[in-house]
Amino acid sequence: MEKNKKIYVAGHRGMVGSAVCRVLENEGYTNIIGKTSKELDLRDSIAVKEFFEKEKPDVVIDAAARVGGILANNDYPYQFLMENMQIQNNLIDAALKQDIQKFIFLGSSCIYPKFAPQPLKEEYLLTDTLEPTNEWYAIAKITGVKACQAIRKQFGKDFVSLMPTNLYGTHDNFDLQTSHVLPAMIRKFHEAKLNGNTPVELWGSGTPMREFLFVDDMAKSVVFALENVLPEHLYNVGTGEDLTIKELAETIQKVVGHTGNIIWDSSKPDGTPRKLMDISKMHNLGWKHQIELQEGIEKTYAWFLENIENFKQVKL
Ligand SMILES: NC(=O)C1=CN([C@@H]2O[C@H](COP(=O)(O)OP(=O)(O)OC[C@H]3O[C@@H](n4cnc5c(N)ncnc54)[C@H](OP(=O)(O)O)[C@@H]3O)[C@@H](O)[C@H]2O)C=CC1
Ligand SMILES: C[C@H]1O[C@H](OP(=O)(O)OP(=O)(O)OC[C@H]2O[C@@H](n3cnc4c(=O)[nH]c(N)nc43)[C@H](O)[C@@H]2O)[C@@H](O)[C@@H](O)C1=O
Repeated sequence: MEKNKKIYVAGHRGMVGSAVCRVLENEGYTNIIGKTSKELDLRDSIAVKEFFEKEKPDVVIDAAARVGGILANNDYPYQFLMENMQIQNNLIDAALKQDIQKFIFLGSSCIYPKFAPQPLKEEYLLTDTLEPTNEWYAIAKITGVKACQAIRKQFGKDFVSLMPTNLYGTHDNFDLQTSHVLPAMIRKFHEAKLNGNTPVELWGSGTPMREFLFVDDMAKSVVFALENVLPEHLYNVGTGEDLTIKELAETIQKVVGHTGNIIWDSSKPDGTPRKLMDISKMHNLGWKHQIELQEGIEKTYAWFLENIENFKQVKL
């Protein structure tokens, strides 16, 4: 990919979008564009069409979405279904009509069935029912994957979908109602430590297993997909290793230095019991993560401390 190609990163201020911009800049790309949701509401099909006609990007990276943890997904099903479909439909359709050759769509590991065999292979898509806490978001993401696959099949364009495992890192969302588990734990343990090591309340049973990928590694997989023509339409992206939520809590507790108790609130949902990604397809092509969980948590906690006055808190 020539370094002066115009690359539109949708969601360029988000956790993933901002990391993608940083990696692109480090790699020498000179023509990266982005708009905030206030400047361009991607749910507005006319505004998106006009933006594409004016800007004529060469490449689109879709890192814009309504994103949240287990509770936000469960409590706001309409927003997670409808906003995500609107955003991705408008981007994908405008990209097709503007004859854009390369489009990278980001989905999520929750597209796979709740009780699929582990590790999750790409071909398990649509083989069984979804996890109820996030089926709305998952269905939206599945329609995005299928739209990109349909464009490849019908028009022969390089529209590809990457399915990230649970992500975390700098610029994460630290709102305790809407965030994912890892940033929530960092904030909860930190605040409890400052309050004299008071007990920390976590959700569910602690037994579900999750796989975590640091956002810089995710961004590098996006740039890898940009710079290579991937032969298939769908690729899992992760580390290939998971741990229980209880083990995650103990790891974060040590990094933060909290010495109080942990209480498990069983009124909150566990979600899917396990969703470990099979990442052999990406490995065979040459991409592999570089940052292990311990290092990634330390980097994220350091970033949280540096940004303690104004870290992001997404409200719904
Ligand atoms: N975080 C995770 O654990 C995972 C994320 N993913 C996927 O990765 C992608 C990026 O997620 P992540 O970076 O974590 O999410 P963030 O919430 O950090 O960023 C999402 C971005 O989307 C933009 N956006 C949301 N709604 C609109 C809208 N109506 N119009 C324009 N822009 C909008 C926001 O822009 P603005 O800031 O300007 O409002 C925001 O910057 C998403 O597709 C997500 O589904 C997949 C698996 C796991
Ligand atoms: C990326 C993925 O993220 C979402 O799925 P999820 O993995 O279930 O999300 P999560 O990170 O919020 O929780 C992981 C586990 O952790 C437990 N847990 C404990 N204590 C806290 C806690 O304090 N906050 C949160 N959020 N979870 C907690 C929680 O009960 C659950 O068992 C999808 O909706 C969807 O958006 C998606 O694709």
